Amino acid sequence: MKGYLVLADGTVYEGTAFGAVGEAIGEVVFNTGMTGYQEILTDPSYCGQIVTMTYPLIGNYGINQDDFEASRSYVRGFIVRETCTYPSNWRAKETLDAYLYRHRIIGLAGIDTRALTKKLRQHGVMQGLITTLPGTVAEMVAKIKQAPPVFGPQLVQTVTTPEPYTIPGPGPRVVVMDFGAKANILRSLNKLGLELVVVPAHATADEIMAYRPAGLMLSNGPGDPTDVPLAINTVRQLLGELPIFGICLGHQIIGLALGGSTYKLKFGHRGANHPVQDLHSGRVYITSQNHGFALAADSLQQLPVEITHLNLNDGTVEGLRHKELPVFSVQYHPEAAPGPEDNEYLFQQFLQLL
Ligand SMILES: NC(=O)CC[C@H](N)C(=O)O
Repeated sequence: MKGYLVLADGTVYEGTAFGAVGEAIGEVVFNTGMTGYQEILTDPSYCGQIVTMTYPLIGNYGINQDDFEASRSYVRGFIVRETCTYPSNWRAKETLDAYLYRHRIIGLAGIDTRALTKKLRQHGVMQGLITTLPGTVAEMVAKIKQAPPVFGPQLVQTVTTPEPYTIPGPGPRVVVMDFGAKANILRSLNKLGLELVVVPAHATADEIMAYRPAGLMLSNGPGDPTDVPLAINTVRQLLGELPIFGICLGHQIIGLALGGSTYKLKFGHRGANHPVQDLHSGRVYITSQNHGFALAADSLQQLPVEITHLNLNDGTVEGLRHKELPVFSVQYHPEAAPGPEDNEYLFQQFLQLL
């Protein structure tokens, strides 16, 4: 069956549909990882987005039971150059096609993903409609224009845990504010022996302190960081009360809580090989990334924070540390999944602050 991706500017890409049928609107973004499509599909930070993979063959090792980052996928669509119908891997339980079908996600194969990525790089990310239904281009563009905004507080509300829950461990205890936490953040902390109390994004400072935690972890999550003012306020109240470690959205929230500002990147950083320099040691780390917003370096200048890491591709802020308080954060993903595991030591660093 034919399927189409229509961008807000009227560009049409025709391909072959796989997975589910129907139509969906989202922000079209690209990820440059050569592998890791299962973790990407189940990373809640992609909620509201249509993801295109730049690597030309996707699905070749199927879908297994170990690599999920969440119990479901929140992507609005998945676009590849070629999808593999006969995956080969001893862990594979189903094909990518079967997974997308079960999760009602429309997939498109046969798309010139190179042209699409060049378009998004030149123009910047934009809204798109992925569809297997008939209609004229003008009608589809009108649907994109009339659709409710993709961003907003509803994204974090969709992916956060509805109720607090505990992951046992010998201790100390850490509260994780769940903005759409990837499973591997929880695994990485739990592996160090930490007991985790995972709380919804709307948890208050009093509710968090009532658990008598030794530290606070702020997770990754979808959307624009300025859309979660309550969480920013909660974090502001907890600065100085607890050691805090933030990853991605959590990093942006720490920056905002301290008085900094964020802005939207033209086409984001999504991939598994982004070079980041640790400004203390001068060492360059290869990092896993997935973000469309960033902290503005100049907004941090007058604040009691130090920029600890920079992205070597575009010079954007990749990490910060409070000058007096035990608070630090990174824009990239030390939990990898997918991507290099070279940055796992940051969890150890957090443990030492507790
Ligand atoms: N992975 C994340 O936490 C992403 C943070 C934020 N939603 C962004 O796109 O910048």
